[in-house]
Amino acid sequence: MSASPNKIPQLQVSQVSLAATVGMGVLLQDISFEVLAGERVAIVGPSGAGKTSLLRLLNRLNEASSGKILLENQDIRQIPPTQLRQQVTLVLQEAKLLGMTVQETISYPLLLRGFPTTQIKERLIYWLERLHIPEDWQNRTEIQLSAGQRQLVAIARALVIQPKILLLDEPTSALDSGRASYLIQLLTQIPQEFGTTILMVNHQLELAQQFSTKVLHLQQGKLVEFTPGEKLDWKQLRQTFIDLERREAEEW
Ligand SMILES: Nc1ncnc2c1ncn2[C@@H]1O[C@H](COP(=O)(O)OP(=O)(O)OP(=O)(O)O)[C@@H](O)[C@H]1O
Repeated sequence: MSASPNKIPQLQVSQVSLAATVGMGVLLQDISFEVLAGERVAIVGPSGAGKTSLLRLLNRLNEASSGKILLENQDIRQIPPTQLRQQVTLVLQEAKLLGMTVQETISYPLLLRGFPTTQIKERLIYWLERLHIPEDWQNRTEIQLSAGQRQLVAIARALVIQPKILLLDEPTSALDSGRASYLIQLLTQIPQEFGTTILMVNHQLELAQQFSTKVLHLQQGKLVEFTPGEKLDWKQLRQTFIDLERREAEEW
């Protein structure tokens, strides 16, 4: 999707910083970028770069120390967190099902919104199928699922309400390569089908490349670049990360 000069960005992040709450220092420093509706943004960077911290700011799990975040031109500090999180939904890496079965977990957000039972069932079946979640998982609880399976269920729980913006933290980290590749393929289609914008943190650069229309590259809390995926030198980026990891390993 290419940027149109007349289109107002759906998400505007302006000079946002986040101070550490434990110890000293800043986790994010002077970050600015804009995202259009329906874009697919891969957030990449070495461990500790601030990727998760950035996602947490976007749905107010943390508040920025300075700067401004606008959702459709409205400052997100003016939107009550529960209301914001229905529009900007975050799926954390360590997904929790809160003691519910898979079926209850995915249905719950729809129940809260007063959807009729038949529609809840329809949406449940639809997303189970789209995410290749077997029907026989429906009555399983958290401890009967692997980390990757829990993440898939948490993604279904987020998608069922069709949020404006879906924030995903390493959604493929606990999946085998077949499932990871299928999930990325699906996430690439969803913005076109539902208008959802997706921001996804991913360490696996080949998956980030396959997925993204834009790439947001963070290092040590700073924005290195925010650029269309096709303009990025992926080979160079891979090498940068390999070098950084090697240097870190030597320092340990
Ligand atoms: N509230 C906090 N106070 C102090 N330090 C924090 C706080 N939250 C996170 N950190 C530290 O800030 C750094 C950035 O964390 P963050 O989880 O955002 O990085 P990341 O890029 O997502 O890393 P990874 O790829 O390893 O998940 C890390 O070193 C983390 O330990």
